[in-house]
Amino acid sequence: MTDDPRPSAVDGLPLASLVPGASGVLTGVTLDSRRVRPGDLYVGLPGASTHGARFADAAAAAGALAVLTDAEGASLAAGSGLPVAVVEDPRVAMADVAATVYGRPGDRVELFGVTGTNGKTSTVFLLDAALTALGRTVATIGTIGYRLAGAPVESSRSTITTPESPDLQALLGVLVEGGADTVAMEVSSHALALHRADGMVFDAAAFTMLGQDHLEFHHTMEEYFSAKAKLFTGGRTRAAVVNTADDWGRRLAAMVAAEGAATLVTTLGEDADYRVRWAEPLPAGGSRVLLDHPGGEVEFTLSMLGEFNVANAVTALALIGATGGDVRAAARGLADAHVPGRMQRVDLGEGRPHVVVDFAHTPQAVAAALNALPATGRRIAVLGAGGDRDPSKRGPMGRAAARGADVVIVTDDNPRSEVPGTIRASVLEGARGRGAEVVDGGDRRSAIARALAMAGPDDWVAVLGKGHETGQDVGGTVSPFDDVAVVRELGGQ
Ligand SMILES: CC(=O)N[C@H]1[C@@H](OP(=O)(O)OP(=O)(O)OC[C@H]2O[C@@H](n3ccc(=O)[nH]c3=O)[C@H](O)[C@@H]2O)O[C@H](CO)[C@@H](O)[C@@H]1O[C@H](C)C(=O)N[C@@H](C)C(=O)N[C@H](CCC(=O)O)C(=O)O
Ligand SMILES: Nc1ncnc2c1ncn2[C@@H]1O[C@H](COP(=O)(O)OP(=O)(O)OP(=O)(O)O)[C@@H](O)[C@H]1O
Ligand SMILES: N[C@H](CCC[C@H](N)C(=O)O)C(=O)O
Ligand SMILES: [Mg+2]
Repeated sequence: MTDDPRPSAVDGLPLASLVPGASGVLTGVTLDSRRVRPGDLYVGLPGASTHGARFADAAAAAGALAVLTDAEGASLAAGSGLPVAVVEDPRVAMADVAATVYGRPGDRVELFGVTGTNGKTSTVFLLDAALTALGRTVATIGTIGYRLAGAPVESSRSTITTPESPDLQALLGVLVEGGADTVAMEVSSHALALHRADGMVFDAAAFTMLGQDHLEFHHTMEEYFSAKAKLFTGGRTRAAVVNTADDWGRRLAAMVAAEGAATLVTTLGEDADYRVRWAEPLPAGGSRVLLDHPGGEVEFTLSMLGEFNVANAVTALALIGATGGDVRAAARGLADAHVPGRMQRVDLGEGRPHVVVDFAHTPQAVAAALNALPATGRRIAVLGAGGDRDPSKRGPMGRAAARGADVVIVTDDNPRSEVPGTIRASVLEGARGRGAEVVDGGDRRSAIARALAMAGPDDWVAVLGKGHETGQDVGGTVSPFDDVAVVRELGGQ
C-alpha cells in the first residue's frame, strides 16, 4: 500500500502544550490507528461506524505519544496508558496541531483554493497551466490526485478531494520540500464542514457555482451554501473571487462585501470585474475569448469544449489577477490545457461518431456538458447516478439528460452498496416523457456498446459521470473500469 507522504523535517510541538505535565515532542499527527508512526499524536474521532478512540491501544502500540479526542472518546481511550487531551471539537484542535507540527507549510507558498459544486478540478488544472506559464512551480491537490510540477505525488489518500487536516498539512510540507512555490487546491464542502482546511489562510479563493449535490451530507441547499461560504469569511482568504452569474454567487459576494475581511473580485455576472466580452467557438472545438478585467483586455484561446470551461478559465485568471499576477501572460498558458475525464474527446477515427467522456454527475453538470456539444447529428447520453450518494439528484439528472440529448441510455455509476436497478429506475423516471428516446442500458459496458452501435458518423456520444475514474464499485468490490478505454475498445472498427 502507498504510504502517506510526510515531510522529512518538522517543527514539532511539545506534548505539554496539549496535556500539561506530559513530556515528549509530537512529530506527527494521524487520525487512523493503522497509520500511526512513532512520535505521533493520535486523534480519535467519532465516525459514521465507530469511534476512533476505540483504537487508542493500537495507536499506543504503534508509538503514538498521546490521544486527542472528545468527551465520549475520553473513556474509550482511558485504558491505552497514553496521556489523553479532551476537547469539545477534536477536528478543530487537530487542524491547529497539525499545522503547528508541520511548521505551517501553507504559509510558505502562494496558496489558492477553489470551491463550488462543479468546476473545482477543472479550474485547478487550468490555474496550474496558467501559473506554470508564469514560471511558477505549482502543486495541485484535488479529485484527480496530488501533483507537483505536473508529476503525481503518490498517497494512500489520493481519492479524497481535500485530505483530512493531518494528511493535508503533511502533504503541503512534502510539496514545499519538493520545491513548490504555489499550491492550487480544491476545497470541498465536506472539507469546509469538517474543518479539514482550518489553520490556513488562502491568498485567494474562488467560488465557481452552486448546484445540487451532496444533500445526503449537508441536508439542505442552505446548509450546503453555508459550508461553501466559510472559505470566504472569517479571515480564511485574503481575496475572494466570486462568480456572480447566479443568485448564490451574488449572495456570497454580498456577504464578503459586508464582512469586509477579504478583497472581493467578481467574475462573469453583470458588471463583474472579470467579464467575457465575447467567446466564439473554434472549428476544432474550444473557444476564442475576449476578457475584460481591471487590468484591461485579454484575448486568449482555450481548447476545452464548453462555455462552462470558459467560466472556469476566467475564474483561474481572476485568481491570478487577485494576487497581483500577470493575467495576460498567464492566459497564454491556457491554450493547450486539458483536464483528464473532463469533456475529453476520444477519437475513434474517420467515419465514426464523436465521443466525449465527462465527469458530469450533478443535474447542472449533465445539462452543461450536453449543451456544450457542437450541433451536428444526434446527441446520445450514457449516464447513471452514484449509489450511497444524494438520491434526490437522480431524477433531476435523468431530466437534464432528456432535455439535452436525443437519446438517453441509463446505466450504472458506482452503485456501491445499493441495488443497481433501483438507482437506474430513479434516473429513468426523471428522463422519461420529455421527448427523448430513453433506454435502460443495464451495466456500463453494455450501455456504452449500445450507444456506439446506434451512433452515426455525425452523432455525439457523451459518456457521463465517471470521467477520470478507473474503477466501478459494485457492492463494495471495485473492478477496473475506465470509460475512455472502454470507448476505445468497443468503438474501434
Ligand atoms: C463517509 C465519511 O464521511 N467518512 C469520513 C469518516 O469516516 P467514517 O465516519 O466512516 O469513519 P469510521 O469508520 O466510523 O471510523 C471512525 C474513526 O476511526 C478511525 N479508525 C477506524 C478503524 C481503525 O482500525 N482505526 C481507526 O483509527 C478512522 O480513521 C476514523 O477517524 O471520517 C474519516 C476521518 O476520520 C473521513 O476521512 C471519512 O471521509 C471519507 C474519506 C470520505 O470519503 N468522505 C467523503 C464523503 C468526502 O470527504 N468527500 C469530499 C467531497 C468530494 C467532492 O468534491 O465531491 C472530499 O473532499 O473528498
Ligand atoms: N463551471 C462549471 N459549471 C457547471 N458545470 C461545470 C463547470 N465546470 C465543470 N462542470 C461540469 O461538472 C463536471 C465536474 O467538473 P469538475 O471535476 O471540474 O468539478 P468538481 O467541482 O471538481 O467536482 P467534484 O466535486 O466531483 O470533484 C464536469 O465534467 C462538467 O460536466
Ligand atoms: N465526488 C463525487 C464524485 C461522484 C462521481 C460519480 N462517479 C459517483 O460515483 O457518484 C462523490 O463522491 O459524490
Ligand atoms: Mg473535483
